[in-house]
Amino acid sequence: MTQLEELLAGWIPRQRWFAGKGIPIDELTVESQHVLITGLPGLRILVVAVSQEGAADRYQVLLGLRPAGTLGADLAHAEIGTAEVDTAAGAKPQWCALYDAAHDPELTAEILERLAGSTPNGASANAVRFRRLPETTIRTGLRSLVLSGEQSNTSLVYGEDYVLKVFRRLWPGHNPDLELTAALTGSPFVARVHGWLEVDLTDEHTATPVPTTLAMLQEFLRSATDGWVLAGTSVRDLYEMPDTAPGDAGGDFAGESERLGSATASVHRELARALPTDLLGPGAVTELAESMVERLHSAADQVGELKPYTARLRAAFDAFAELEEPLPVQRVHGDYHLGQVVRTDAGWVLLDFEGEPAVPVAQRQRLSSPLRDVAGMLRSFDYAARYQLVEHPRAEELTGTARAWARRSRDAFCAGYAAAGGIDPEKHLTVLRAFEYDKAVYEVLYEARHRPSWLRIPLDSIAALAGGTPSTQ
Ligand SMILES: Nc1ncnc2c1ncn2[C@@H]1O[C@H](COP(=O)(O)OP(=O)(O)O)[C@@H](O)[C@H]1O
Ligand SMILES: O=P(O)(O)O[C@H]1O[C@H](CO)[C@@H](O[C@H]2O[C@H](CO)[C@@H](O)[C@H](O)[C@H]2O)[C@H](O)[C@H]1O
Repeated sequence: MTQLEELLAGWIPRQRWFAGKGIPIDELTVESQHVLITGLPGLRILVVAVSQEGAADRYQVLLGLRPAGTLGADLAHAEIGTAEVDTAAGAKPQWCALYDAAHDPELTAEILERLAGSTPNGASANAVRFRRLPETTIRTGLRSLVLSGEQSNTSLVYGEDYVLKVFRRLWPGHNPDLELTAALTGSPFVARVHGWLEVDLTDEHTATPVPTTLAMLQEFLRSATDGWVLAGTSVRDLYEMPDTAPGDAGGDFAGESERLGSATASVHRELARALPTDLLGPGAVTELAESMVERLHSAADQVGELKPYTARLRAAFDAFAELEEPLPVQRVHGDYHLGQVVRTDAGWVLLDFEGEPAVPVAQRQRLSSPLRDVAGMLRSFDYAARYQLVEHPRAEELTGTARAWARRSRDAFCAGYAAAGGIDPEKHLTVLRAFEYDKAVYEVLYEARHRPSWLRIPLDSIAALAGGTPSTQ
């Protein structure tokens, strides 16, 4: 490994977005390095291949370079290390402080400049192509700030105008977030896309170069409040007055849930209009159910606490496999939860159409049932009701209240979804349950990897859903 690779091997495992935490890194290689700013301070985009347990994953690093010893206190937290680097062609290698350039507005300004200057066909900088949608103009000279929060990617807000979402884990192909958000252009329920960056990555199966999305520039929604925060406030208020029914509490969430259900149905309708749809016959449904069973077994192998529930969960997947009527499928959000929706002055807006970040892109691009998204949001109501009970001194006493809040949000969401023309989720319970269980299994793995102290949230839900401890459903 080079000096840079050694440093990255120590730094990457500590990043929130790194999916392979806790597993030793066998090898790390800088697969490609694209210089956006030469000299110092310098900016490069690195595609880094990380091998663990025999499989390699690719990650994107925005690398900032400054002369060693000159990194300001404001960038100290972003430091990767110090190494000797070739900073410009023909120049002598120089000792440089290397850091995550996402945190350096002086460098990130270059990305906005290049996007603004790009033609719709995309100017290229050292193999990175900058694309701007033909009908948009992009303001430049705005300082960026990294959005804080538990993210799978890194989002930079430029001024009050744009969000640049930097995709960290890369798979050959266009990111579904870009594909779907661009297909929904003009919809009041998504934030408008202005442009993106792409590079060719070699697909290991076909050995061909495939244009791959590195980052997406979107309108910043100034008046946005996170759905997770709004729901959490409603739950917190209710837990302060446990003898009150959720409908009688000041912060009742049912109205918002209903409007969210309605916005979700509209987006599903628009996606079905803009992109392919299909009907899955019995064979394909069985295959889908089998993939759920496979995910269950793989999760149970990794997280032993799931094992007692596998038989019950499996029964739900088997019931789904026996579905008699064809299953309508289309492009869907794929990782739908309260953290993916924001409430603006104009209503709910859906974000992050990336799908489950741990799943290969080709799989995420498959058509699926819109009930999968409905199930995702219903799981999220369950999370919102439960997470404040983790370590709550009155957790047991509040279980009934949590159940009532989740039930009320669930009913309102489904009613809003059906009233806006979506299929009535409550009339397709076999399908809905299978997707809810499958999501909960995914969450067990997700929490075990990223937030072990929250592992009991999906596990408790599974216990409840599968007939164990009291249910919030
Ligand atoms: N266009 C936007 N306008 C306002 N806030 C946004 C926008 N895009 C993202 N956010 C905020 O950033 C958070 C994370 O964004 P998201 O796209 O879900 O990233 P990730 O895939 O990394 O989780 C969202 O929950 C939201 O609060
Ligand atoms: O938003 P991301 O695309 O990064 O999605 C991943 O992280 C989510 C957590 O941030 C995770 O969602 C789970 O936790 C949420 C509360 O934090 C909850 O509302 C969701 O229902 C639950 O699934 C998501 O699964 C993961 O893919």
